[in-house]
Amino acid sequence: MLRLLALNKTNGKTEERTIIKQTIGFLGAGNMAEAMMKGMITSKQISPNQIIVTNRQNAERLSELEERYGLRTAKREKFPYKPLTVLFLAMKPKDAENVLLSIRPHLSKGTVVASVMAGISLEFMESRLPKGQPVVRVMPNTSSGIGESATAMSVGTSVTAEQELEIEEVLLTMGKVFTIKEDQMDLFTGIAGSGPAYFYYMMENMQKVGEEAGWDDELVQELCAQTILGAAQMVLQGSDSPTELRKKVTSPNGTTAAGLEALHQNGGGKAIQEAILGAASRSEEIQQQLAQLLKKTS
Ligand SMILES: NC(=O)C1=CN([C@@H]2O[C@H](COP(=O)(O)OP(=O)(O)OC[C@H]3O[C@@H](n4cnc5c(N)ncnc54)[C@H](O)[C@@H]3O)[C@@H](O)[C@H]2O)C=CC1
Ligand SMILES: O=C(O)[C@@H]1CCC=N1
Repeated sequence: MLRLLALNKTNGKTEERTIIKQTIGFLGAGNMAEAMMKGMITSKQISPNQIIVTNRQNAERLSELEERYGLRTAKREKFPYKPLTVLFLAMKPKDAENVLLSIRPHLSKGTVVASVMAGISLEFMESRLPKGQPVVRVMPNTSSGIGESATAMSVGTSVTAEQELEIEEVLLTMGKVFTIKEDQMDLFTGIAGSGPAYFYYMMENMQKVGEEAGWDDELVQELCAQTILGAAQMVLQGSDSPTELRKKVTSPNGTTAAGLEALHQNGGGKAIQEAILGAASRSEEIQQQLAQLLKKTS
């Protein structure tokens, strides 16, 4: 594996940092691609000139990304596939078929094709790419941009152990990485890929109550964010489970008990479970639609 160890000075301390020597391409320059590229660059383990990105046709968007992060961009038809270690596919699932077929003639075996598209299976990717092309399925979330993603990866049949490590290394620059079985990907998407949106929705609703009471919007926003951050850190840094932690907040006949009772009465727990299952089943549905296509074309 190509990597160098470098010593960097941060806050007066010397720390060891791995410099990753991959060349990374992105087809798709939307929200998810930007979060990933930002996370990689901010980690300082990948330099902007190791990343090249293109999109369908929006040149203005590419200039914006170039200016913001100093990375490289190319027109779609001039995109350089050959030197890439990994090519991320970050377009919408509906564009998967066309994109996979269009990149097919340009790929070399050394490039791992890594899709972040919800519901696009390894089997589908392998069926549309040259035989033996290494493919990986990745499910990040938008917290990649600040190095706090919970990212899943599942590897296809032609990925070598070294390539798997290389991809993991790249993904680790954006947060935590979980190697999972592909059949766990739909549920993972429902929990962690879509997950940030549930917490934003919760915060929007917490803010609504504050606003209605005439509180300053920014203050309520900060309060909500700090409360969610604190609760998450309690789970990550301690040994108590969420259930134990909840019980420690809840005094008998106190305020939390009243709040939780209202949450329960209004279907709060069920609503959260349904949100996850709804997202997971949409991921499964996308996959099944493409499985039909696979049957027709094989
Ligand atoms: N937004 C999110 O939180 C997450 C998104 N994803 C997945 O990431 C993918 C992208 O999502 P977003 O970034 O939110 O969408 P987006 O709509 O913001 O970006 C899509 C990008 O794909 C580009 N594109 C479309 N066709 C193309 C082609 N033929 N060649 C090159 N580029 C092409 C568009 O120009 C655009 O830049 C989706 O498949 C989604 O399932 C996965 C995890 C989280
Ligand atoms: O909403 C979506 O379909 C994508 C996949 C996971 C998060 N966003």
